Amino acid sequence: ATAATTSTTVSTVTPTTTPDKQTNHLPNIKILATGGTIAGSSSVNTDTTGYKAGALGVETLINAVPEMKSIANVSGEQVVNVGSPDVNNEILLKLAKRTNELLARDDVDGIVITHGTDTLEETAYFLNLVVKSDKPVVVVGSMRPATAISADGPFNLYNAVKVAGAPTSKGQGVLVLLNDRIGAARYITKTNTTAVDTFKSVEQGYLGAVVGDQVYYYNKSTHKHTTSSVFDISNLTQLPQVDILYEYQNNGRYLYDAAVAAGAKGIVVAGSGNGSLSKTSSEGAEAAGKKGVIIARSTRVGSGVVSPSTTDAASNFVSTDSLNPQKARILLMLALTQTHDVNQIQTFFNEY
Ligand SMILES: NC(=O)C[C@H](N)C(=O)O
Repeated sequence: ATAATTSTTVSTVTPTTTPDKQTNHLPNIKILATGGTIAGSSSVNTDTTGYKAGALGVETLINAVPEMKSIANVSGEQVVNVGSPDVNNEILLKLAKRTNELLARDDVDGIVITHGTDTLEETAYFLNLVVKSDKPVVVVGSMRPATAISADGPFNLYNAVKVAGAPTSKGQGVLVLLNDRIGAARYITKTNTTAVDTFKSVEQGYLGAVVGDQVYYYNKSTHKHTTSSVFDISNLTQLPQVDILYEYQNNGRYLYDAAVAAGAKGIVVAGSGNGSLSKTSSEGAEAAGKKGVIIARSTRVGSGVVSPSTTDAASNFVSTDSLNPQKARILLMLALTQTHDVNQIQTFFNEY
């Protein structure tokens, strides 16, 4: 929804009532709403591109799916209400802190986060690295606004609540639920601009699926996450600046110089092929590396591993394994909150 208007205001979290103490055997699930197309609205029910993202509040989303009451005690909080291109570091920190606060409570069994799909994988991966609990956290979005014929949001939300309440979802890391599939935040990515089946996990596969009334798991993430992650944002008020630069023919080094001048502590390169940089990019990247900036070689290809090179560390370069550039940026920001040592950061990229 490129034409969609969004607001970037970071609103205050409005505390809502605690879910009823376990008077029934249903799980207590908290829905944290952030906006996106799942909260999108248009006056035309065939409009799937020009609608306003982040238009509806969390109570409207919950009230649209009363069926959730039979599978969970659901309550909601509006964290922000924006299109996901406007989710920034401030919102990430606020959302992660609130998620950790809620998960520490005995009366919360799981969290569902409603989110725009454009940058959903970045938020999900960030949470995957900083949530300090093995209780389920499920990030959900939709491709059609709530007002559209065959809107996909309500069923996605219902399924997300079901997954968040399933005992088998514990310890799986942060999950992404759209289109009946359960993806791992580490592996899932948006692959199509508008199609409903846009979230794919091409190389690593989905973790599971929701079919009928059942939640099925088939795989586990092999990467560190949540309770096995060393990253801790509880005392952070900001994250280090990490920018992404894209490789293309005839590029110049001035973008590297500009990023360093603007304060970048890390640069992720969406390299060509297996993380390649042109000679001119390499000059810019190596000059940045000499100033202590970490250069993370990812790829613009969309899938596959960027393999390590023996010359990386000497230039302050790391390779990003199978993390795409936008997820590599998330990990590099968190890595830089702990260390500037290139070898330690490479180890993070191997493990997370
Ligand atoms: N399908 C969506 O949610 C797209 C929307 N532009 C967003 O990311 O907020």
